[in-house]
Amino acid sequence: MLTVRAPATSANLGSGFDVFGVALGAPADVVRVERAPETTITVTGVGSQYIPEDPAKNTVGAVAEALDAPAHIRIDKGVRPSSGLGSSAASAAGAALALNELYDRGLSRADLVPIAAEGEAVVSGEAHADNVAPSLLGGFTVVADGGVTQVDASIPVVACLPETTVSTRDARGVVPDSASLESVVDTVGNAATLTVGMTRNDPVLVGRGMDDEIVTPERAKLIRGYEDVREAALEAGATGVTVSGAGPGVLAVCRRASQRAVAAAMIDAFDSAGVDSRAYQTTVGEGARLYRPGSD
Ligand SMILES: Nc1ncnc2c1ncn2[C@@H]1O[C@H](COP(=O)(O)OP(=O)(O)OP(=O)(O)O)[C@@H](O)[C@H]1O
Ligand SMILES: N[C@@H](CCO)C(=O)O
Repeated sequence: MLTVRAPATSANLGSGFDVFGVALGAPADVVRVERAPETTITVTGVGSQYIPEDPAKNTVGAVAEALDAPAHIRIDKGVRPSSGLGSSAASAAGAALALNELYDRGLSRADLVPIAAEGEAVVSGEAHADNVAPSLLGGFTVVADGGVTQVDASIPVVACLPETTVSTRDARGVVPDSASLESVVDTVGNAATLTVGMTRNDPVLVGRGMDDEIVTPERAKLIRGYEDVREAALEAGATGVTVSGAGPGVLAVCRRASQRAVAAAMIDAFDSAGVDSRAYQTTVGEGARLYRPGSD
C-alpha cells in the first residue's frame, strides 16, 4: 500500500483567474492505494457524505483510468468539498502521485498535472489544472497554454472557510463573458506584481497584486459576508484578500506578525454576518508527499 498526503490549494489569487495557484500547508487529503483488478473507492473524513464513491463520479476514478492503474483507493478527506480550497483537486493529485508509483509508470510530477486535471473535468466539466498543479508541484504555479511554471514560495496566508458551499460549476456560471481593455490592462499589471512578489517572498507585493475587478466582484456576491470579511482582514493587517478558487473560502495574505489577528478578524466578520467559519493559519507550502511502506 502507498500513501500520499496531498495539500489543499488556492487558485486564481484574484488577478490570475484559471492561471495562478498556490499549495497550502494545511489542510490536506490523505490518499491510500492498493493494486486491485478494478477500481473501487472509499471516502471518509470531512464532507465525505457529499462525495460519490462511484469511480465515474469521483475525481480519483478518472485519474486511475487515465493512468490505466486500477486500484482500491481510500481517501481520507481533510479538505472539505465545495470549499474553494481545491478539495476535488487534492484527491486527484494524491491519486495521480500514488498510482504512478504503485504501477511504476515513471511519470514526473509535471507529467501528472494533465492526468490529475482529468479528474477535475468529472466535477466541473473542464480539465482546468490550476488546483492540481500546485497540489502536485507545491509553491506558486502558473498554468498557461505553453505549460506549467512553478516557483517555491513561503508566504503567510489565512484561508478562512465559512460553513456554506459554492459549487465550482455555479461559480463559473457568473464569470463575465468579456472585459474592457482598461480592466484587462489593470489585471495584467496586478498579475505581474503578484508574480514578482512570489519570487521575492514579499507579502506586500503579493497582496497588492491580488486585486481583480473582472471575475472576483461577481463571485464575491455568492459569498455571504464577503465584503465585511475582506474589510476586517485588511484592517487587521492583511496585505491582500480575495476569493479562494471558486469560493466560498476567502484567502488573505499577510505578514507573519499579523496572521493571528487577521484570522480572528475574518472569523468575527463571518460571525457578524451569521455564518460560522474556521480559519487555517498557514503558509504557501510543499506539494504532495509520498510515503512508502516503512518510511515516516
Ligand atoms: N475526491 C473528491 N473530493 C472532493 N470532492 C469530490 C471528489 N470527487 C468528486 N467530488 C465532487 O466535487 C465537488 C466539489 O468540487 P468543487 O470543485 O466544486 O469544490 P472544491 O474542489 O472545493 O473547489 P475549488 O476547485 O473552487 O477550490 C462535490 O460535488 C464533490 O461531490
Ligand atoms: N480556476 C477555477 C478554480 C476552481 O476550481 C475557478 O475559479 O473556477
